[in-house]
Amino acid sequence: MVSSQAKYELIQEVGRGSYGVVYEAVVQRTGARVAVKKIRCHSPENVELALREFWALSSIQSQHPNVIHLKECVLQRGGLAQRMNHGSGSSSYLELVETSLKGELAFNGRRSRYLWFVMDFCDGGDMNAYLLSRKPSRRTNASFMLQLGSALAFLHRNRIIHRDLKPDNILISQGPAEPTLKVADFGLSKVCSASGLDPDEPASVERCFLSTACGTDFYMAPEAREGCYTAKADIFALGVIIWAMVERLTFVEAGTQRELLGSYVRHGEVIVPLGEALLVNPNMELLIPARMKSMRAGMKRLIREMLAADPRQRPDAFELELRLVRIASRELDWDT
Ligand SMILES: Nc1ncnc2c1ncn2[C@@H]1O[C@H](COP(=O)(O)OP(=O)(O)OP(=O)(O)O)[C@@H](O)[C@H]1O
Repeated sequence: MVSSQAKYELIQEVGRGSYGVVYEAVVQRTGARVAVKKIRCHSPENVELALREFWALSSIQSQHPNVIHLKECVLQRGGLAQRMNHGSGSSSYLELVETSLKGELAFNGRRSRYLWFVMDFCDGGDMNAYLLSRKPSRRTNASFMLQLGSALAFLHRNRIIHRDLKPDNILISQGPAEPTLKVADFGLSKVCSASGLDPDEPASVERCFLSTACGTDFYMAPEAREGCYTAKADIFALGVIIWAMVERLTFVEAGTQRELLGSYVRHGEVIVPLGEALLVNPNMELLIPARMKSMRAGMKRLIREMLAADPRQRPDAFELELRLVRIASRELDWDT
């Protein structure tokens, strides 16, 4: 048992999501800054989202500069804190797994339990806040394209489908040079298994078919809305993000009234998410560029392919990474 209170000092709350609170904290021993996400395990939904995030982040054997790094996960029960390991046989871990599988609490819900995720701290806010508070910059866009391409190839190589890529879930660490972007929030992610023991198990994320419709409206691929999709749904979401970033396309989110980066189609006064419009009309020709006078042919072609209605026509993450490197290098050359 360890005491999380002694190890980390919470400095301030930096944000709240639908199932957790995130704090800026300091590691007492080293003074390093970290982010700590505290999730209350009082409902099966919270436990399921927390375990998904834990499984995805702890299934990654190596670190990637553009993927949020989970330093440790601690389960707190009353005054006791216990470090959690993936696949642990501890009774409290197994109770959480049982809760997630059965959809009902497998422990006494009146005694509060919390999961604490200790991660990299990102001091630059999310991609929306970062980009929309600055003048458009080809250099930053090119750098973000490179980092996004690299992060997605890394995740798919590790058989993780994120399923909720959007600018809100891409955090920024401001450094002395170009900012570093980190893909975060793995609460909806799926780790596709491939033990090698079962020949029917998918070895690549391209062959891992999923049916739970999840994601966020404006970034959701047409096939994900119908509930039969693969990792290509992440490629579509990244297409929506990259197109919006390059052209500064935004919309105002109903409810919160926040301005968000995202591409869409316009039907008169109404804006329609791309995935929804493509589901109705798969042959719809996207108007790229939408705002700029011109766009490089390679960029235009890539965005169009990433947003193809048929997922088979989208590049996979490995081809995408290579093409983004080519496009971004040209942009960076142009800028110097
Ligand atoms: N590692 C981090 N460093 C700095 N801020 C973070 C970090 N992780 C999350 N945040 C901030 O904390 C807030 C809550 O994040 P969290 O991941 O819990 O939920 P969310 O993505 O906002 O919402 P939801 O889970 O409902 O989609 C967000 O505003 C996010 O920008």
